[in-house]
Amino acid sequence: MASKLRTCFMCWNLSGFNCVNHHNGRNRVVRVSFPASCEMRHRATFSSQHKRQQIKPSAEGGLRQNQDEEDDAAEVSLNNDDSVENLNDATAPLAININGAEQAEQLSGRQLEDLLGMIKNAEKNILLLNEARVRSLEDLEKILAEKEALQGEINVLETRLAETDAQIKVANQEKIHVELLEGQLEKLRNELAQKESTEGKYSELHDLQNGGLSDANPLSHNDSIHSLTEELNSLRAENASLKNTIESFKTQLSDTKNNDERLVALEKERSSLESALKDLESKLSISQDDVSKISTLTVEYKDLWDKVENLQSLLDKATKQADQAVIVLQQNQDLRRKVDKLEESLEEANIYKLSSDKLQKYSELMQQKLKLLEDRLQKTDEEINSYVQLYQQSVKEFQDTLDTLKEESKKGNLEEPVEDMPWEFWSQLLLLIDGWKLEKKISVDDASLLREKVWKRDRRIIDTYIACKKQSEQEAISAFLGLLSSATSPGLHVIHIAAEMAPVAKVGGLGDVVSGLGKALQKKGHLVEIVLPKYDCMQYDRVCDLRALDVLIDSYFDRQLYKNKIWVGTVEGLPVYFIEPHHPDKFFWRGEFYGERDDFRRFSFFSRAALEFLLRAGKKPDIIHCHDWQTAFIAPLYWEIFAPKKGLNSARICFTCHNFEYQGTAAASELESCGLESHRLNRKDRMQDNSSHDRVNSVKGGIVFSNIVTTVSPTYAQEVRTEEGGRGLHSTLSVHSKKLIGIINGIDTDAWNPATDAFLPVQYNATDLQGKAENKQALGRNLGLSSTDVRRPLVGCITRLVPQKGVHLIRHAIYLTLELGGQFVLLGSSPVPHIQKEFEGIANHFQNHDHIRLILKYDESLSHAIYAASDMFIIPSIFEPCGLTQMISMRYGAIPIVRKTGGLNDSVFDVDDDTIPSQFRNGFTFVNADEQGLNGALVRAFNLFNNNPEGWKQLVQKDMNIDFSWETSSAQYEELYLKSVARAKAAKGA
Ligand SMILES: Nc1ncnc2c1ncn2[C@@H]1O[C@H](COP(=O)(O)OP(=O)(O)O)[C@@H](O)[C@H]1O
Repeated sequence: MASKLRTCFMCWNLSGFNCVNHHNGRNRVVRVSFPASCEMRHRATFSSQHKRQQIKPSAEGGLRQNQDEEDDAAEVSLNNDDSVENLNDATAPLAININGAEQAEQLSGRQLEDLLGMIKNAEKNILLLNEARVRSLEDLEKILAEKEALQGEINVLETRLAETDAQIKVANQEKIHVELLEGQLEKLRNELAQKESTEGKYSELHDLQNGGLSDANPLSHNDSIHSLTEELNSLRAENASLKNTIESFKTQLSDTKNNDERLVALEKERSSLESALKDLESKLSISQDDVSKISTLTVEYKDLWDKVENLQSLLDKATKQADQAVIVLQQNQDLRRKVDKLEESLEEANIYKLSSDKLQKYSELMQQKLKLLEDRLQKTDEEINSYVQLYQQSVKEFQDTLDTLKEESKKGNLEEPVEDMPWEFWSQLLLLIDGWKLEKKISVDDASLLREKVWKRDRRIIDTYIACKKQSEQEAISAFLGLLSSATSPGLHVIHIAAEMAPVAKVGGLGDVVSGLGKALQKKGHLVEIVLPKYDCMQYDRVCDLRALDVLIDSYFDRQLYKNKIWVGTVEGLPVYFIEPHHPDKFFWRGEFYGERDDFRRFSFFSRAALEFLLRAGKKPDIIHCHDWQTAFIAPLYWEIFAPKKGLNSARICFTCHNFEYQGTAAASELESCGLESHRLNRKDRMQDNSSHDRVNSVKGGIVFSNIVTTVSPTYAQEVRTEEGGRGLHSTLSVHSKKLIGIINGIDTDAWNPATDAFLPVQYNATDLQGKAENKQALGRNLGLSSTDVRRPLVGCITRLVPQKGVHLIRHAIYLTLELGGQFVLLGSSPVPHIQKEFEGIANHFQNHDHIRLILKYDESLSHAIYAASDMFIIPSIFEPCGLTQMISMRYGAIPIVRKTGGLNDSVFDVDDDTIPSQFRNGFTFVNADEQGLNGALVRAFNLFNNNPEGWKQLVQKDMNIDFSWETSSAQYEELYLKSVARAKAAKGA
């Protein structure tokens, strides 16, 4: 399907795909306007990067963001350009010039007013924010005081409650006592009643016998009953009063509960006020940023204003002169009228001249008068001329100044490369031009000239893009072709052909290197492109504007041609070509990147198809850079087939082996599938595997056939030349040692930056480590670890679980960390079934453990959270070509504990090693790949952490400040490329 131009420059020709990340960090080009259909989408991103969040008090007294003013600001910028355009066009007659200048003045004035208004608004807003902040702080203080008072009350109530409890207990005991006494009393009453009935008869008898002295006993009984009744009554009264007390305590208790509830409500209110305060503070800082931006703008506009004022004064002068000229002109006209009248009179007089002497005299008089008047007229004319000349001179000066300004701005625009458009923009342009070329809408030569312009980030390209955004594709193509004039290459054209690229298709460090090195070379001014297989399991959401080209590329395999669909898109601002083979084996539809039984066929097919694509696309790269065994086939394919037989011969081949453990070997006959001749290549000095003579070795082919061979650290470059390190290729590497070099990898410091990392709950940096502690708490909460002791060190480990990584030492480190009182988090997964099973066992064992967690999967966002949360990071590798995790961990303030091997030896230096200058010491290292070795380093790390918190903090800050960017390493690659290209040129010339 033919591509169609759309009206939005970012969505142009990209039908059917979502626009992601179009307008990141640097698209400050306010001259770009968006079509209405896309305006919302782009302007949202646009304005989020140019936040002029003006917070204004709303009618309701709250604070609101002034979106209207933000939009106005964008409009002002657009109008400004228009006004400059009007001034530049000042070639029209006088009136138009004056209007143009007035317009310029009005517009610039309006802009300045707008700006001043904006500044004032921002200042007002800051004041308002500050006031709100002060008020919130006061409120907060009040609430805290109230809270303290309430707490005091609660304490009093609690003491009283305790007393009440005690009294209730006593009362209960008293009650039991009363009940007991009541029981006894009842008993006594019964006994008394019995005695009274039995003794009644006897008493009479007894009275009779004792002469009335028998009433002594009844009296004592009555006394005791009386006293008991009294005691009972007093107890009853006491009981009643106790009940009252209990009631009152109950009321107090419920009051206390109410207070508790109030306290909770107040707590909630306090926390909401705190979050509102935080919100306000962040808005305040945004406003302050905006104010500083606005003041820069103000300075720029003041400059412009000065120029406009200059022009204005020139114009004023000219206008005054013009006014004077007009007055003189009017006087002149009056005189002319008078002269005309006099002439008429003269004529009349002439008629009577002859008849009258008087008339004669009159006539002479008239003549004199006329002469006088003519002289005056002459003078006036001269005066007018001089005024007109002066005026013309002023206009010329005005015009010249405008021309110079116009010229200067044009020069500035054309000569400087445009720095303020996002990489996506340029990459999409490259892909657009490639699409035209592959779809045969433009010639190969024109395409490469246009691509060079894009490569140079030529402003005219943007102007053309904008100018023809509403035109048809054909018109746009013509406009673009119109741009072609002289074009010189500003740098190298480098094409990486690889099996991985972070973050879309990443298994390990290879993916990070392809994008990190690619971006660094792009920044240095080189044209960098990437060719990848189109895997079904890629992270498609990380590809920007993915689309299929309307073209199929034939590629040879198994003695026939297969079609390949070419997809294009940008990843991390780099242009990427994805190859989708139409092969019945569905090579890249396996749900996996590697580990398939036919990997040798899959990647030899891809290598061949990638070169077919470069050939068909007419690319003439300076360097083709292939990586690891999967694309090492490129080197023999290029020098055996494509350069000598097909004319794809502009390039030098660079091969980087990221790990000599994986060499890609197969029966020699399998080489035939991709067109390489096994009888030519299955030779000791070519691709024959050093340990099996009927097999070929892809990495060996890469070494033998490439112009440059690199590996990923200087120490590893030494190690691979030993029998053990080279995994059988040491002899080959010795033969080709002149082209072998070890360059340590960098890391992508934009993607790995704790100060901006969007995966982290809290961002932080070396000077503010509070955020790191918060990340540690957050990870602990997420993984369900105990958080009782925040000073417990957290040891992290993120790795592929393969023997190379020292899995037995990782396992040992888990138990040792537990013994030493730390916490351990492991993120990893294994392609080796028995290792995966073993770690699943450990993970299950510690499933709900307070201090250990194993997460056995690949998880990019969790990896960021672990780097940020860890205090220490363990890498006990048996061998490590470079390793990225030690650099990433240091950038996130997690101190590495590593075995001294390969790239770890080149990047981690022991804090206790006196042979290393102290400024380079940054971690803990051990030499022997055994438990004792690891113990020594881990115990030393725990000691420093526990016993010297200040020393530990300084180490963390030092590590976070180390520069692990690609800057230095990409410069080394650049130098290698340039030397190789120069040698090739010299050889051609000789
Ligand atoms: N399970 C995982 N989840 C997320 N990222 C991982 C995982 N395992 C490894 N990584 C990442 O892969 C990269 C490993 O690179 P490196 O240290 O060079 O080792 P290798 O390339 O040998 O795997 C790092 O970016 C690391 O964060």
